[in-house]
Amino acid sequence: MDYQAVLDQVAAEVAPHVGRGQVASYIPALAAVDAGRFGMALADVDGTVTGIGDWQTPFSIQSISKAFALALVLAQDGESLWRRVGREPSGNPFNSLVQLEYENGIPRNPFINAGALVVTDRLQSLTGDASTTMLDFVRAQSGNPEISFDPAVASSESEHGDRNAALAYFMAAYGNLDNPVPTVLEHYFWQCSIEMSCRDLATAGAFLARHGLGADGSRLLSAREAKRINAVMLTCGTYDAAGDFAYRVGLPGKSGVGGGIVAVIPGRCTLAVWSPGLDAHGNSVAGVAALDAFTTLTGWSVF
Ligand SMILES: NC(=O)CC[C@H](N)C(=O)O
Repeated sequence: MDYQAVLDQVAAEVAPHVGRGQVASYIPALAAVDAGRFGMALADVDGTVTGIGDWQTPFSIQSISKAFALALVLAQDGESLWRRVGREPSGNPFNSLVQLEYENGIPRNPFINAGALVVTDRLQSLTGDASTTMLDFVRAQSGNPEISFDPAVASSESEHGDRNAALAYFMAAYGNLDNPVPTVLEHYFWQCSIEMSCRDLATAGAFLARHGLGADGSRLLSAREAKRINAVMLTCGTYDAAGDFAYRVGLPGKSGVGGGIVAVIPGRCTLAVWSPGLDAHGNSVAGVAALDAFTTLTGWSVF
């Protein structure tokens, strides 16, 4: 397949959607980003990367970090993680508190904020430095040692992090965090602040298309674990819009409020798209449109 020609066509189809939606403003440092940006990259399982638009511009990965955190914990812990976090869609916004009380402090899934805080807590217990572990991981998988945290975004999140703090303290009250709440929050905010381009994200996420094999051919996850992460991405990766994302795109995907989305076509490639204008659920308007156009043009969805 001529990837460049396909991506060019996707960009042409998506152009009217670029700039639509709202840039996330509840984290003030994110509000300064230009809504008119658009980039997309495709990393083939053989390592070839193709891109269009702003595909080499770093942006805040935000909740896309939740997919890397889950992979890092599952690789070490296996199934025992699921005693502390579920794997069902929540049907609620990503930062919602309501289910936690009547579900005894066990978050619905690892891709809403509450669930990701539990995963970060576990990663912190396993490694002693959850956020640096993630940074090292994405640098190694993407082959880009320049990837770094954005301290301005991390501190902006921390200053406006009352909601995440509420989630974390509430789960701590149920005994579902092992580390002190401030430690868990700090590593969570730093993970979310990692800046990566579409090129970096597509290559760093390629192990999910390679059934768990890392960039150097070593095994990061069993094929079964990779299958499971992709399944949870399909059902929960775009929060309370996961049903609509499956309907339109038909791929496992993980979004972030920085406007990025990573989507996986198992056995073929990983896609990363970025455009900062978000819909009401916190997913990139042009990003979802681009992935919809891509799977429609290629016929490459899991359905
Ligand atoms: N959906 C997201 O990308 C949310 C991540 C963001 N850092 C938060 O905790 O609110």
